[in-house]
Amino acid sequence: MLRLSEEQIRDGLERLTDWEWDPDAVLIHRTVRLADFPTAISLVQEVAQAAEQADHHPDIDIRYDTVRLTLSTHSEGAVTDQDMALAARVDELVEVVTGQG
Ligand SMILES: C[C@H](O)[C@H](O)[C@H]1CNC2=NC(N)=NC(=O)C2=N1
Repeated sequence: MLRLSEEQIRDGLERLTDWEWDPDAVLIHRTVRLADFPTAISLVQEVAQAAEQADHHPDIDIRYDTVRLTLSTHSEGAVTDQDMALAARVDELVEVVTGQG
């Protein structure tokens, strides 16, 4: 697992969709608005499966049709390549669930 430098995080975010970095909280986050609550839950189910496969788990906040995903590597107290990899997978899943892309 690689702890990322500020520059590596900035570079990584450019390759992602709508992810933001909170350096003080040591995390990256993305908020996605879906069509409705069932679609939001579908996204969460897909992300949960991907997280289990990766053994890396986002914090997830569901509010009706809006899902906020937060990634940080707790064991490192840092943003790592694992956070970036799961964020990229989340972006793919958002496209699948929303039918965009
Ligand atoms: C043992 C297991 O690999 C660890 O507890 C994993 C599980 N999922 C995790 N997820 C996240 N986001 N950060 C971690 O440090 C982490 N640790």
